Amino acid sequence: MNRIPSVNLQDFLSEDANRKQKFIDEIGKAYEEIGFVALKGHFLDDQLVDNLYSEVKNFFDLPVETKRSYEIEGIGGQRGYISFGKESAKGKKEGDLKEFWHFGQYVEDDPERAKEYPENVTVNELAQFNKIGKETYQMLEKTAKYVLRALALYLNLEETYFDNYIHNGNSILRPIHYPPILEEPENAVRAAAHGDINLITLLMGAQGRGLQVQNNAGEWIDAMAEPDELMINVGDMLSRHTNNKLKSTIHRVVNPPRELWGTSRYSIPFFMHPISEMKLDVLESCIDEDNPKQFDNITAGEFLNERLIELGLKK
Ligand SMILES: O=C(O)CCC(=O)C(=O)O
Ligand SMILES: [Fe+2]
Repeated sequence: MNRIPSVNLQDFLSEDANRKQKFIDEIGKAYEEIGFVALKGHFLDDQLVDNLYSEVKNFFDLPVETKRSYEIEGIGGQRGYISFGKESAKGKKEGDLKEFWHFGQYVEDDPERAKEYPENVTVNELAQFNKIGKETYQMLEKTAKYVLRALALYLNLEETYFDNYIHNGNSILRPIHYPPILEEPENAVRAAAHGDINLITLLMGAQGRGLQVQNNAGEWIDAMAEPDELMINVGDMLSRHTNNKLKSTIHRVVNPPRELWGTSRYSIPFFMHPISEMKLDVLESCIDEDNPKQFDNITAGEFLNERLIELGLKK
């Protein structure tokens, strides 16, 4: 496969059983092959997207000392600001050429769960940044819920199989700024090749060139979305749970050609995580003679912890 298939969530949400099934088949097939789709018909309206981008730019335009004051030690970079070069892909020593922010879950109906997560960090200089971040978080979470419902049906599970695992889950909204490149980056790239940790990722901002996905043949293909599309890919947690039936595809963000070094890239992934006690053990229905169990049993919380250490975000 050398292009990313496009699907429309409105097919899944329609009353027409054929349209609903068409969506399930299309996304399931795409995730078995390339692990990515471009998705239209989600719950983000244009106004919200415009507001979010302007707030995100406002934030990264703040003086570096101000941004640094929102960098919180001891929480593995799970909330607030993470400064330039701090995160490196698993197994790579050079830091990625990016700075980013993390919005986390807004727990409103479960005090015990709320205690488990670090609090969201409020940016005092930008009242709207906090509000728009929360609204986007909740709309992407809603979009992801329906995508996971379709995948549950594809896997012959109950439609709502994932619902209780993702309600108040440990998902993260990550606005990223890749600043202009000022000097020869040597071996560093905007984002080195990696697989995502979580269940699924919903990515805003894949409209410009930069994101590349490795297909089955080992070739890097450009992943570009239409203005109204999100890129949605499978992460390692879902790949483990399905015994790699659904593929967590390696992807990267390459540096622009030299004449475009002066331009920033902004992208905003939403990493959908379940609650920490979800067992990622391989589903029985994904094991047979041809597909023996490939992964050890592990919970989502344990798996996340391992990976944050490997990324250099946690000690
Ligand atoms: O910036 C992008 O387009 C992709 C970023 C990404 O893959 C990630 O943060 O996991
Ligand atoms: Fe990624």
